[in-house]
Amino acid sequence: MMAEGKRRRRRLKPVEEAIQFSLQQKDKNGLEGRFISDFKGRGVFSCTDFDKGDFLLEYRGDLISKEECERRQRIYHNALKVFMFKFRYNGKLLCVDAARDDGSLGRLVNDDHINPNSRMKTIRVDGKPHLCLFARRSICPGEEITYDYGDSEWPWRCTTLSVIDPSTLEVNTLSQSEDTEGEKLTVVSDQSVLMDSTICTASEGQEKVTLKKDRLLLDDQDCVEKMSPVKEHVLNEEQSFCAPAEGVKECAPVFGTSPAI
Ligand SMILES: C[S@@+](CC[C@H](N)C(=O)[O-])C[C@H]1O[C@@H](n2cnc3c(N)ncnc32)[C@H](O)[C@@H]1O
Repeated sequence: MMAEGKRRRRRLKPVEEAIQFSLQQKDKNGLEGRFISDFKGRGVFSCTDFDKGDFLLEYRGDLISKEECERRQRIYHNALKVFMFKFRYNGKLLCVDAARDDGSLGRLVNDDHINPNSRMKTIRVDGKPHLCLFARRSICPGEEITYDYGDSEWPWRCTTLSVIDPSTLEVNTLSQSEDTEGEKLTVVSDQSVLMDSTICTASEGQEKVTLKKDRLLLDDQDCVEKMSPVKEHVLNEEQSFCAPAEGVKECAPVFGTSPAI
């Protein structure tokens, strides 16, 4: 008779779990979508503890070619275009179109380029790439799940650093870690109210953030190598709108158009 211990189910590795959920087209328990504000829309929050490296969610949608992506972009309203996640895979530009609200959570995860708690990576399932989020660090219940959408002048980033509408103060702190929150609030409370996203001047704060981000990316590289045993990562070569640094084996959206926010 098989020993009791041997019968216990082995805990899946994060990548194995990602593959399983991708095949089942299901979201994992322990995460929920919530409305945050009119400005930020909805977001995804943790209702449990996650460890660094854990699989969190798949960014589910239609996997389409560059050509099909361009065709859809021509007919989509701007509000839908923000759900088109373009990425490089094996030298090809592909897109996961999550414009259709299928109730999945991956499409609701918001951006945080300063202290994101997850990162997007591609895993290959049945020969096809799937975009999956993995925890960059441990995550506590109540934390918003975020990842870095990549380098770009996203309007909300300007808002965080130099363009402040007092009503967004609460919003802007939602995706920031405790250690940076105080600093940000001090910076923003001194700013005048400007909601033109094109006014995004380099401030002292922004320089600091850039340096910090570079360090994070280096850290990421080490970490990605360690926790990614499979060889199916993407290298985002395209930097058209939003892509991570070259060589980092993670995946950020290349949202082709300025998001309609
Ligand atoms: C892929 S959707 C994420 C889900 C979205 N919040 C929603 O409710 O549908 C991307 C859009 O979310 C919003 N968004 C993402 N990150 C944000 C942030 N840090 N601050 C404000 N808005 C954000 C922007 O409107 C962006 O175009």
